[in-house]
Amino acid sequence: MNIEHFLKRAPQSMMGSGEDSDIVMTTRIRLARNMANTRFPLSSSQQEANEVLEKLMKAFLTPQEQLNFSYFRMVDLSQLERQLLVEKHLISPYLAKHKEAAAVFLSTDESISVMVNEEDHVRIQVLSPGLQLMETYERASALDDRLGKQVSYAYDEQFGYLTSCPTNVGTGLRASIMMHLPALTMSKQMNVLVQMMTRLGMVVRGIYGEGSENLGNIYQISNQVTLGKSEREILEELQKVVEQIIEKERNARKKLLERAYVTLDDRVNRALGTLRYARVLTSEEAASCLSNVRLGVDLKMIHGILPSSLNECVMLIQPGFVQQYAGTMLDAVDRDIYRAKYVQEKLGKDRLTTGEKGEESYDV
Ligand SMILES: Nc1ncnc2c1ncn2[C@@H]1O[C@H](COP(=O)(O)OP(=O)(O)OP(=O)(O)O)[C@@H](O)[C@H]1O
Repeated sequence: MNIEHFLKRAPQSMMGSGEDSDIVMTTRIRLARNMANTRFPLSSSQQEANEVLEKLMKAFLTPQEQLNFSYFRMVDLSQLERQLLVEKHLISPYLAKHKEAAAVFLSTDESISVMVNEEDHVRIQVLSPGLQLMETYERASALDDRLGKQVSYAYDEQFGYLTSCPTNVGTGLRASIMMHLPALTMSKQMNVLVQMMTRLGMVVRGIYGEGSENLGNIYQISNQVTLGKSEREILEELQKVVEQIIEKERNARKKLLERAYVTLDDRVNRALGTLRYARVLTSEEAASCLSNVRLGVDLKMIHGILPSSLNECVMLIQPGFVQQYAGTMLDAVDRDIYRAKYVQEKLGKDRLTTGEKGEESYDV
């Protein structure tokens, strides 16, 4: 597959599925691995990094894997192409910036990315829609086993897998759930929740991972601890925590409906009006309005918009996608203008309806 295949649409994993898909957007499993007897990327020379890449290509591009995976070196991609891959969550912002000998293997269905020479030599990532921790881990683990038969990993009997950052040593596993938590945010419960998560050994990050901001009330909850616990324990603990957060978000939504209906309705409809009629939209404003409209859809205050279209828009409002839509590189002001046009087109502004007697949902 050429790179265009991976750049044209939002990934399936963002389309939501399963019973809690109004709150849980995606599951991500990431395994960090390094080659034995080789300096790790943060301290390796250019030549060493190239050797790692060559070894992995040999190991990875077996006739069997070649059928399912495409391979791209960062250095061969334009800045916009790399940015689009980040916006689709197919590579990390870190990989996109570290071009030399950095590469990615992408499965045709976009659910698996194997990043090479990121912070570690190998980072296996599997994405699934909704809350599917165990299933997603099993897919990542199966690929890890296949790769582990071809290359020798840096592994210590006492510590487990060795990684660049001590926080990943042991299992090398980060399991992460992307969640939409508008009611907890509106009712100012997020700070307490983040503190609670930290005490439980979890991390709360923004939509684009480490160092990114909370955009559109979307948060990623993941495990902090990778050492001294089995993979199963890590996944079970995260599952429990996520189930509790789902319950808290549902309670907060219920309270907003019961105690602040008019304020909520006002917020939802203002957001809808902005998405419909604004001529200029920053990514922050677009994300915030999409979040409010999504809440309105989930609480059946607005009809006629598919949640999957809103999920798709969360990605399409990003600078890379807006420029791809415009067909040219744009400055910040023009991006805001094209973003407003793009969102209106995507959501089919003339067919949006509000109120209890809404129309059937349609696919935009
Ligand atoms: N549940 C998720 N769904 C979709 N994408 C995700 C999810 N969790 C993380 N990502 C994406 O993965 C990328 C890396 O995120 P993050 O920095 O949190 O992860 P990491 O690989 O565990 O990094 P590190 O170990 O360096 O902290 C980001 O682009 C982020 O958006």
